[in-house]
Amino acid sequence: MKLIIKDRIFTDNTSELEQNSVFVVSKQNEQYKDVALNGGFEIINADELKNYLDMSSIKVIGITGTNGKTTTATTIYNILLNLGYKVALQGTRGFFINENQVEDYSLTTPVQIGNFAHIQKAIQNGCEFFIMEVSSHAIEQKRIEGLDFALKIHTNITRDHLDYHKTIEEYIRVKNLFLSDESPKLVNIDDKVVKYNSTNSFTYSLENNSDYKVNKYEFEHGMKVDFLYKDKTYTFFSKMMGIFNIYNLMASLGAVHILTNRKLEDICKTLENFGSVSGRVEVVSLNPLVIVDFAHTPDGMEEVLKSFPNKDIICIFGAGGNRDSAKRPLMGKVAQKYSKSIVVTSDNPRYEEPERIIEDILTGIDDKSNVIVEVNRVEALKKAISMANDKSVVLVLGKGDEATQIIKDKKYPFSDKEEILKILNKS
Ligand SMILES: CC(=O)N[C@H]1[C@@H](OP(=O)(O)OP(=O)(O)OC[C@H]2O[C@@H](n3ccc(=O)[nH]c3=O)[C@H](O)[C@@H]2O)O[C@H](CO)[C@@H](O)[C@@H]1O[C@H](C)C(=O)N[C@@H](C)C(=O)N[C@H](CCC(=O)O)C(=O)O
Ligand SMILES: Nc1ncnc2c1ncn2[C@@H]1O[C@H](COP(=O)(O)OP(=O)(O)OP(=O)(O)O)[C@@H](O)[C@H]1O
Ligand SMILES: N[C@H](CCC[C@H](N)C(=O)O)C(=O)O
Ligand SMILES: [Mg+2]
Repeated sequence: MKLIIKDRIFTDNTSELEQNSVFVVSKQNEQYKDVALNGGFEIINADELKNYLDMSSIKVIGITGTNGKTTTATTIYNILLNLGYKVALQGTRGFFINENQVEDYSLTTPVQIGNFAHIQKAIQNGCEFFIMEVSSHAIEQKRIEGLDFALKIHTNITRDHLDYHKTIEEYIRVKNLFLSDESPKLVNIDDKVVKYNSTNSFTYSLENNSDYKVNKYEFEHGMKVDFLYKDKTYTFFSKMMGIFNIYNLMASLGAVHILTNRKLEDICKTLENFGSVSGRVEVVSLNPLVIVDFAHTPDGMEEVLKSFPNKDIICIFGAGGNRDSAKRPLMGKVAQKYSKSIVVTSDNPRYEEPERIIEDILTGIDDKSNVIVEVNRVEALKKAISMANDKSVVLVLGKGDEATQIIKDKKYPFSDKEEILKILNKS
C-alpha cells in the first residue's frame, strides 16, 4: 500500500518501490527489508512515519474490545457530528468523513500506512476527530504503531479470534496491551479481565463504582438511563435496546465529555436524534418483528438474546468459516438457552464446507427438537419468518449490514435486510 506525503512516496510493499520512495518497515514486512536495503531505498519504521505527517490538528480516538467497537465508534461519531464537529470514522463498516462514506467494508483496522492515509484525508477535510476501531489483530501486528491516541476506549473482553491468538489468555493479554501505556483512556470496569494503566484513566460502569456510573435504567420504546458523574445525576433517552447498549452509550457519552468538555446535558440530548447503528439490533420489520444483528460471538449472541425476555425468540444464525471454530458449539448452546426455535444456516463459509460448520454448531445443542438446519441462508430466512407470530421476535444474527456472502475467496452480493424485505414483500 502506498501513501504520498508532500510528493514523497511511502510504501510497505517492496514490489511498489520506485525511485525516491521510502520503505516503511513493520512487524508484518520485516522479512522483505533486505530487498529494500539492497535496492538502496531509504527505510523507516512506522513510528518514524509520524515525523512526516503533521497530525497536531486532529485527535485520534481508538476503541478496542471484543464486542461493541463499531456501535460505540459510530455513536461517538454521531454525537460529535450532532454537536457540530467535523469527524472521520474508520472501522468494520468502512471509512467515513463528515457523514459521507468514502470507502466500503474492509479490515476493521487497516495496516499502518492505511491508517496514516485515512488520517491524512481526514485532516485535508478539516476533521478535528478521527475515530477508529482497534482489533486484536491490529494490536498484535502493531498496525497502530506511530499513532498517538487522544483517548483509548475499552468496551469489554470476552472471546473471539482464537483461530489467530490460539488461547484465551493470549487474546486477553493482547487486548490489555492496548491499555498498558499512559495515554488517556476510558475503561469499562465491570469487565472482570481488563487490566489497564491507571494513569490518565477514566472509568464507566453499571455495577462497580466509577466516574460515569449508571444508577437506574428502564426499557420502554428504547431506554431511559440515569447516571452519576461527580455526584450529579444526568438522564438520557435512546432508541437503542439492550443492557449491552447502555455500556456502549456510556462509553460514548464519557468519551465525548472527556474529549470536548461540553456540558453532559448537551451531550445526552444528542442521543435522542439517532436510532440503532446499521446492522446492529436493527429492526427491519415490526409486524412480524424481525431484527438483524451482527452478533457473531457467544457473548455477543447472549447479550442480544437476553434482551428479549418477553418474546418467543426464533434465532437464525451460522458461523464464519476460517475463523475460531471452538466458538461454534458455544454459539449453539447460547442460542438454545434463550430461543424457542433455532434455524442454523450459513454465514460466510470462506474455504470451509458450510455443512461442517453447521455440524460444529449443532454439537453445542443438546435438544434438537426445535432446530431446523437449512444451509441456504435465503431459504433459512424464509423458514424462520414463516414461524413468526405476534409473540415472537426473529433474530437474524451474524452478518449485520454485511453486503456480501464470502464463499472461498469470492464475495457474492447478499444482504440479510434486503432478503427479509423481499420475503415480506416490502421492497
Ligand atoms: C491474518 C492476518 O491478519 N493477516 C494480515 C497480514 O497478512 P500476511 O502477514 O499474510 O501478509 P503478507 O501478504 O505476507 O504481507 C505482509 C507484508 O509484507 C509486505 N510485502 C509482501 C510481499 C512482498 O513481495 N513484499 C512486501 O513488502 C506487504 O506489503 C505486507 O506489508 O498482514 C496483511 C497486511 O500487512 C493483512 O492484510 C492481513 O489481513 C488479512 C487480509 C485478514 O483477513 N485479516 C483479518 C483476519 C483481520 O485482520 N481481521 C481483523 C479483526 C476483525 C474484527 O474483529 O473486527 C481486522 O482488523 O479486520
Ligand atoms: N458492549 C457490548 N457487549 C456485548 N455484546 C455487544 C456489545 N455491543 C454490541 N454487542 C453485540 O455484538 C455485536 C457486534 O457489535 P459491534 O459491531 O458494535 O462490535 P465490534 O466490536 O465492532 O465487532 P467486530 O470485531 O466484528 O467489528 C452486536 O451486533 C451485538 O450483538
Ligand atoms: N470482523 C469479524 C466479523 C465476523 C462476521 C461474521 N459474519 C463472519 O464472517 O465470521 C471477522 O472478520 O472475524
Ligand atoms: Mg467492528
